[in-house]
Amino acid sequence: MDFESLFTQICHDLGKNGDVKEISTRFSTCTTDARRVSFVLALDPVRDCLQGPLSLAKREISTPCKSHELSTSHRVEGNNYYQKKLNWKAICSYNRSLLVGEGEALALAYANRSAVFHDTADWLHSLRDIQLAFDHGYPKNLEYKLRERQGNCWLELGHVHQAFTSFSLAKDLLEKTTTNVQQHKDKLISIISKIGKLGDVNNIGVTESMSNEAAASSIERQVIKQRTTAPELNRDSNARLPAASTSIELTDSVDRGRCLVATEDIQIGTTVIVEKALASILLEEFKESHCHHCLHWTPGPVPCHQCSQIDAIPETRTLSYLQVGFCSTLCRDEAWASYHSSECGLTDSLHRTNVGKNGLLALRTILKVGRQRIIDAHQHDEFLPAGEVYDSSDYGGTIHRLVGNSSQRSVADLFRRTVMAVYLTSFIQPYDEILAAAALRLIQSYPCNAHEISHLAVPLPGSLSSGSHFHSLQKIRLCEIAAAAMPVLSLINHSCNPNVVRVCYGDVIVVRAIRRITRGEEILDNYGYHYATHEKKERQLKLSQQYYFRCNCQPCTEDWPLYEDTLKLVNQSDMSDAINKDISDYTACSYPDVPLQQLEESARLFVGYLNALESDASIHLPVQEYSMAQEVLKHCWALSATLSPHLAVVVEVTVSKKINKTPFDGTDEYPTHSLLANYLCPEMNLN
Ligand SMILES: C[S@@+](CC[C@H](N)C(=O)[O-])C[C@H]1O[C@@H](n2cnc3c(N)ncnc32)[C@H](O)[C@@H]1O
Repeated sequence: MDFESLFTQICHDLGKNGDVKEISTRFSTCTTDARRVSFVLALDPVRDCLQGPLSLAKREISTPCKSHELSTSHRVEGNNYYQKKLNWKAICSYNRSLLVGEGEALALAYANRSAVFHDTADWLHSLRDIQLAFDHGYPKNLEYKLRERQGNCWLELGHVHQAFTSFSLAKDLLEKTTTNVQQHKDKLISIISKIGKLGDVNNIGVTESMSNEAAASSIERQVIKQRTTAPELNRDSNARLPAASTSIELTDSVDRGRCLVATEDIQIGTTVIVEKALASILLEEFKESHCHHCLHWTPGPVPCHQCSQIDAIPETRTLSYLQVGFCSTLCRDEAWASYHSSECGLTDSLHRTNVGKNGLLALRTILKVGRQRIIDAHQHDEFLPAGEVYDSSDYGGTIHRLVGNSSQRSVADLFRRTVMAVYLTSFIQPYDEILAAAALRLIQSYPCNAHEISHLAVPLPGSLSSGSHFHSLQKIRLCEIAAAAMPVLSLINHSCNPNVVRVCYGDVIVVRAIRRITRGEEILDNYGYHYATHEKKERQLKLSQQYYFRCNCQPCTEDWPLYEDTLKLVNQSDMSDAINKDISDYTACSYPDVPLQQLEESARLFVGYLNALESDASIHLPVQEYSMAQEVLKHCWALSATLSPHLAVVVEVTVSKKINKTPFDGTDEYPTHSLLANYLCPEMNLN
C-alpha cells in the first residue's frame, strides 16, 4: 500500500469512529515532534494500517531471489546485441543479467560486459569486469579468453608487466588444453606473438607485476578517478565552516535567520563553497545509470551483493528489478557499511510508498546518522553555541537544526507528516518513537532545505544542427537525478537575482559567484524562482507558500521585468554585438564533443563580459546581454561538471530516460534549485 492509500484509509477509519474533530483538537496541543509521534502511534487505526506494509517489507527482505534463468536470458539478449555491434544495448542487457545473476551466471555477465568495454576502448571498466568475473567463479576452461583480454587492456593502459603476466597466463592455460581445435591453436599463436612483441619485459622480469589484490584496488582507484572532480575552494577552508572558504562567514540577520556573508570582495567565478552531501537519494529513474552512493554516472554498475534481484510484486504479478548499482566496489562497500545494510531489500518497497523525495531522503539521513547520534542531537539544545564548528558531516549541529517552519504549519499538514514519519520509519524499526520524531523533523525541514542534484543531459550528436542558438541551448538541459541534504548550502538565503550558482559533481555541490560580491554583502542563492523567468506575483506566492517568507530583493522591490521585456544595451552596440556573437558561437559548438579547455575559455570570456558590464556605471541592470552572459556562464560550468570520458554514452542514456517527476509530499513543492529554472528566454523553457 502506498502512503496516499494508507493515509486515506487511516482518515477513513478515524472518521468512521466519529473521532476526527476530537483527535484534531488533541493533536493540535502537541507542541513537539516527539509528542506528535507518540500521539499518532497510540491511535488504533494507525497501528492497524501499519501492519500490511510492514509484513510485506519483511517478506521482501527475507526472500532474496536471484535468478540463474533470467540472468542467462538477459545475457543471451546482450550477446545478440553485441554481435550486431549495438554496444550500448548490449551493456544494458548485461547490466540486467548481472543484477539478477549469482555464481557462474554473474561471472559470465561480467565477462561478457568486459568484452563490450574492451571493444569500445574503455580499458578500465573492462579490466574491472574481468576481475569481478574471476572473483565470482568464471569457468576455468574459458579463462584464457579473459586473460588475453586482460593483457590487451593492461597494455593499452601502459602496464607492460601486467600485460605480460596476463598473456603468459593465457598462453599457459591454452597450452594445457587437450583439445585440438584449430581456433585454440590460432589463439595460442596470436598470444605467443603478443608476448614476443613485449620482448624486453622478459629481461626486466615479471616480478614487478602487481599482486592480484593490488591490481584490483588500483583498477578501482582509477575508475573512481575518472569521475569529474570539483574545483577547490578559492582560499583556505574556513575554520568554523569547513566546507566554505575564508571569503565568507556565518552570521545571524535580524529578519531572515542565519545567513552567509562575504568577508572580502569576491570576484565572478570564485568558488566559495565545496560541500559533500550529508545524505542523498538517487531518483528511481536513474538507478540503472548512476551510482546509488556517490551519484556519479557509471557505464557499468556493480550490483549490491544481496538486493539487486528480481522481485515478484504480488498485487500486479509483474516482475520488477530491485536495482541498486554502484560505480565501484568501493562505493558499494562504503554504502553497505554506512546505511545500505539497513535498507537492503527495501529500496523498491520504499519507492513504491510514493512518499516523494523528501520522505525518502529523511529516512536515508536517519539510516546514515544512526540512532545514537539522533539521541545525542535531541539532548543538546537548539542553537549553535558561539564558536562551534558548523561541519557538513555533523548531524546534531547542522541538519537537526534546520528551519522546519512547524509553527506555521496547519494541524492537517502536521498530522499528515507525522503519519508519514511513523510509516516510513516502520520499515526499519517499527514503532520507534525516537526515529519517527527525527524523521518528522526532517520531513518538515527538507521542503525548504533539501537540494536538487542535477546533471546536464546533452542530446545525441548531430541532433543540434538546426535551429537558433537559444534553441540549441534549450536542448542541453539539466535534469534532476537526486536529492541531497547539504547543511552549509542550507544556510544561504534567497534572492530573485542571486549572486551565486550551484554546480553539481556527483554528491558534491560547488557554489560559485555569478556576480561580483562586495565585502559585507550577503551570499544569495535562487530557490527556483528567478526574476527573469517568473512574474513577481508568482515568485512571492511560491516563496511564501513553500519557504514562509516575503521576498524583499531588488527585483521584487523595483519590480524588474521578465527577460523578454528587459531592455537591451543602449549606446553600447559594440559590446552588445560582441556578446551576442560569442553566445552564438558557444551555442554552435558540436556537443557533446566540446573539449573541456574550450569550455574553460568560454567561461573566462563570459566572466570578462560580466565584469565589463558591472564596471560600467552607465549600465543599469537588468539588461538582456547581462542576463544572457550569466546564463551561458552557468551553462559552461554545468557542462564542465558533467563532462567525462564517457560523455557520449551519458548523453545517450540521459536523453533516453523518461523523466517522471515523483509525486510530492503535501502541498510543498520541492525547491527547484536548478539552472533550469533560470534559463532566461521564453523559448528556452523546457516544459
Ligand atoms: C534554506 S533556509 C536558509 C537559512 C535560514 N535563514 C536559516 O536560518 O536556517 C530557508 C529559510 O530561510 C529564510 N529565508 C530565506 N531567504 C529569505 C529572504 N530572502 N528573506 C527572508 N527570509 C528568508 C526563510 O525562513 C526560509 O524558509
